[in-house]
Amino acid sequence: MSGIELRGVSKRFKDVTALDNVTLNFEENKIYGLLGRNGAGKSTMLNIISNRLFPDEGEVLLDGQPVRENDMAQGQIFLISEKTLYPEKMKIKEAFKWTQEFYPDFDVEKARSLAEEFGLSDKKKVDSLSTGYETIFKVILALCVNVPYVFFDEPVLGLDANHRELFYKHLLTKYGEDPFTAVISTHLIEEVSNVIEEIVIIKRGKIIYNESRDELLGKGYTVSGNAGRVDSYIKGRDVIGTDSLGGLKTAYLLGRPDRGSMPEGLELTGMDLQKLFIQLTNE
Ligand SMILES: Nc1ncnc2c1ncn2[C@@H]1O[C@H](COP(=O)(O)OP(=O)(O)OP(=O)(O)O)[C@@H](O)[C@H]1O
Repeated sequence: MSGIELRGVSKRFKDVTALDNVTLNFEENKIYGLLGRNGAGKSTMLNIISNRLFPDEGEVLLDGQPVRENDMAQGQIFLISEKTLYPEKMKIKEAFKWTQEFYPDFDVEKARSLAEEFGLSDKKKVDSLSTGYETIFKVILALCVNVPYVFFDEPVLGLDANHRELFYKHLLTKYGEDPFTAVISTHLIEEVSNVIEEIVIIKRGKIIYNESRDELLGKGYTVSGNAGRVDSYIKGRDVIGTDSLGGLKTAYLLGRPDRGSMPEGLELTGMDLQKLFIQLTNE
């Protein structure tokens, strides 16, 4: 199978099962959202794919070859994560050149130009950066590394709204020019909703959904209007939540809307990804 494939991957930390027999394929040239609540197992998965952790069971393959201790495969994969792996006193501009040593297709020119656009001085030392600028530094690396599989673990951590927009814009531009596989693990679900095509939801170490955004969004819907009419429509249906304001009510439902029995005057809309995610991952 082409792409990155996890086969029966499990990882335990003492009494915590961080990943529980995960089988999953990240296909070529797609943008994935990897979504899960705190502690669901996202970082563990990304660290296993990028050889920073080894699974207790199962394996990860790239185009059918195991990635474990496989430098060729690891050269095709880049992970941005919380840990900065650069020598502490290294300046940003040196770090760009250093990255090129390990990833020959790393675009130093583009990295410099992005640094300028994000307002990151390349004379600064890597260990002197604020939380937001440390993220910006890592995001720039990921946008310039030019490998087929880039994993973004919390790519917008600490970024202000302007910088987040700038990141999404550059990600989509790069993807449009030269497609690659991007896997974005984030808690800012509504923000990435328009960026991602495929969604993987992980809950307590297990994959509970793995489908296109549109398929997933098709699982829920919203009905709003006069409270009494909404109440009569939702009776007996799979209601996951309601909001009320004066005489108006909005109900969030799972399943397919039954247009035939929809009372006059009610408005039917899709459910946003965040509302759906909250419901699908509630305990
Ligand atoms: N080195 C470790 N030692 C012990 N337990 C760990 C270790 N790394 C992860 N865990 C545990 O494994 C589980 C999964 O953690 P992981 O960091 O993969 O979750 P996550 O989905 O990335 O969470 P978050 O969104 O909070 O970053 C958690 O219960 C966590 O406490």
